[in-house]
Formats: sequence, C-alpha cells, structure tokens
Amino acid sequence: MSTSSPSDSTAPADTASPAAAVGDLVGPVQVESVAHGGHAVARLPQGETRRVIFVRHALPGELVRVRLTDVSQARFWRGDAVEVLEPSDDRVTPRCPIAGPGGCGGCDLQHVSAAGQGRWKQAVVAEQLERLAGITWHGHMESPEPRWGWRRRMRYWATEPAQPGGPGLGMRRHRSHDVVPLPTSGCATAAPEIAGTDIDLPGWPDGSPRSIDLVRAASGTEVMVDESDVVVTEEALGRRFEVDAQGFWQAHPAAVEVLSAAVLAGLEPNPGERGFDLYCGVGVFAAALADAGVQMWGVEGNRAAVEHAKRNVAGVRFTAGSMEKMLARLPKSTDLVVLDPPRTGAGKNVISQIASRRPRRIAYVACDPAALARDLRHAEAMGYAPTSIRAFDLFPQTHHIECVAILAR
Ligand SMILES: C[S@@+](CC[C@H](N)C(=O)[O-])C[C@H]1O[C@@H](n2cnc3c(N)ncnc32)[C@H](O)[C@@H]1O
Repeated sequence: MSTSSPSDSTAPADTASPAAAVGDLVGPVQVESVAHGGHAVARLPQGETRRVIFVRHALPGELVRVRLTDVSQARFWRGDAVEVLEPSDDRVTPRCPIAGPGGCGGCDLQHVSAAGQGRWKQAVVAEQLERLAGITWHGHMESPEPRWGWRRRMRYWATEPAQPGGPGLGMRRHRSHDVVPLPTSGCATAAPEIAGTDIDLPGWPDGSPRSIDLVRAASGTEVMVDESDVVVTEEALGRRFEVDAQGFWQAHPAAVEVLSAAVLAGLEPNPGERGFDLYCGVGVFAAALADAGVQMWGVEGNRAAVEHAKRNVAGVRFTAGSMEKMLARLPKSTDLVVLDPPRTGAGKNVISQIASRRPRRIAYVACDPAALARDLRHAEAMGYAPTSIRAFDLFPQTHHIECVAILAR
C-alpha cells in the first residue's frame, strides 16, 4: 500500500478536467487498498495516468461503480461507491439508515464488519508508519467495547424548518454544511441518552442552521445551545475530573482507562521519578503518573482546562501556554514524558525540546497515525526509537484511530 491520503496532496486544482464532472457515474473499478482518512483507493482502468479515485463506502477487493463527488484535483478524484458489483466478505449492511453515500459524514466505516474495521485500521497504521517514518509495524488493533452507543459528546445541527415533521436534528454531510435529518432511532454511535431522539431544538430566527451540543458525563446529561458555559464531572482512574462540557474529554467511555494503562505499562514509572504531562488537558495522564508516585509537571494551552487540572490533581505543577514556549520553562531534565498532542502532532521543535531533557522513556499518545509517524522521524533524529507501538479502535464505525508509542534512547 503506497497511496497517500487525499488531504496530503499539494497538487494544484485541475480546472481543465473536461473528462468528468461531479455527479458522473464511473466504473466499474476494482478497489485496491485502504487509505488514511476513511477512503479506499481505486484507479480508472483507462487513460494514461490511470487516475486515482479515493472512494468512500467501498472495501479493498470490491468491484464498484463510483459517483464522483470531487474532480477539482489534478492527481485524484473523490467519489462514493453507489453500486457494489462484487462485494467483499467484510461488507455488512450499515446499522444506521443515513450512513452511506450522500448521508451523514460521521461514520465512514459502518459498511465494514468489526473484524474488517480492525484489518482496515491496522493497514492504515502500518502504511503511515512505513511511508512516513520507515518503521515496519506488525501490531494489531485493540478494540475495547462498546462498538455502538459509545460517543459521550455529540454535536447536532438543526434541519431546515421546511423539513417534513418540522424542526429536528441532523448531522452534516461529508465535506459539506448540508444537514441530513437524523433517523427516528437517533444516532447509533451516540450514548443512548444523547442519541438525539427526544431533544427539542429552539427555533433559529435568523434562518441559519444552529448547532446543539449534547454531553453524557458521569455527572449527568447536558444539553447546550451555542456557547453555553457548563462544567461536568467525569469519573476515571478511581478519580473525579471536572471538565468544561465543550472542552476536551475522550469520547469513548473506555478511552481514559485504556490509554492510561498503555502509558503506565510502557513507561514503567518508579516512585520518586520526575515526569512531564504535555498537552495535559484536565490532567488525566498526570493523575495516572502521580498516583504511581511520579513528581509531575503539566502543560496545556487551554487556560480553563489548566484551572480544572489544578483542582483535579493535587500536587502537580500545571502551567497554561503554548507548548513551544512553556516547555522551555520546565526543568532541564526529566525521567518520563507523556505527550498527547492535537491532530497536527507535536512538531520538530517540541520533540527536540523533549529529547534534550534526556528522558528514560517517552509515551506518545496520538489521534492521527500520520502525525505520529512524522514526529517519530523527528524523535529518531534526536536518538529516540519506538520500543512498542499499540493501536486502539476507540472510534468504532469511523476511520479514526488512537495509538500509543513508547520511545527510549
Ligand atoms: C488530544 S487533547 C489531549 C488532552 C489530555 N491529554 C486528555 O487526554 O484529556 C490535546 C490537548 O492539547 C492542547 N493543545 C493544542 N495545541 C497546543 C499547543 N500548541 N500548546 C499547548 N497545548 C495545546 C489542547 O487544548 C488539548 O487539550
């Protein structure tokens, strides 16, 4: 598998694409492999370039016809598999009636069996690590339950008032601001309390669709319209964490325990050691390491999260500010580092600042395997190599993946 994701492309827009238009049906095409971002890769059989099509709702090995959804790029098109002529053994019927071509953008893998999703995500992690970091990975996807009804945070959008049945809730279409009405059964991946089946939306006087955020926290269910300022309490690691309802907290109910266990197993902390929790949010990994007797420092860009972290985990020195600047103010040596950056990754500057502290071990928690792979390459240049890389399916029915890499000198 050697195809990059469509978002990786820097190809100029090909405005002179006379051969095709959005909405055209092409194929049959043979689907070759999976790509990062929830697409599978197919190639048009004819033509000099055998143009790549990134196809949603398809599976490797299938023969499909594709409805084109984007022909603006020179190197590739995008499309939806709207006819499956030869299905894969991994194909299943989506549980949700709006998961499919032209439907909700939230779940891109509902047409894939649980085992097939594991194979799909495993292939994506392996390909990203090989191509971007030169690392050969033979790991497998670890899949905590539940696989349905797992989302603890949801954003819904108001459907147009003209919708049959009157105002209701919907989800956005893939790469669009259009709103697809929710089925009466609600969202199949949301926790039952926030599946969207019995929520009344206030009107939208200016005519523009309005969003509503629903949170299922340990302390109860919250409904927020626009910029509501609500703090909820979550429970994990035998502790209580206060967190802004619209702030960062892992969506899957098993995530905090699973990721903290992977971090502790990889770092093997000793009481009395020093540690940094970077991109610490409300202090989850700082808590796990502090409970193991490690003297902790935490850094996080969101000031409100840092205020919560200080109340959540006593005895840890939390600081608010951008990582690039605040890291310079931390002690010049440390034994352990856990970092959990946003999707863009940490970047060369932060990785080299970490490596210059010569930690015994680093735990890198990553929600994007491509960003992880790029940062592992920076780390290798600074003398750190992965001793293990684990991958977790904490976003079932979607293409998203969480990884934990442990690095040592
Ligand atoms: C994936 S979340 C991790 C949060 C936390 N580790 C947890 O598990 O709850 C990434 C965090 O990085 C913070 N962040 C993003 N960019 C940052 C930057 N440049 N400097 C400091 N923090 C940043 C975000 O505010 C967010 O809380």
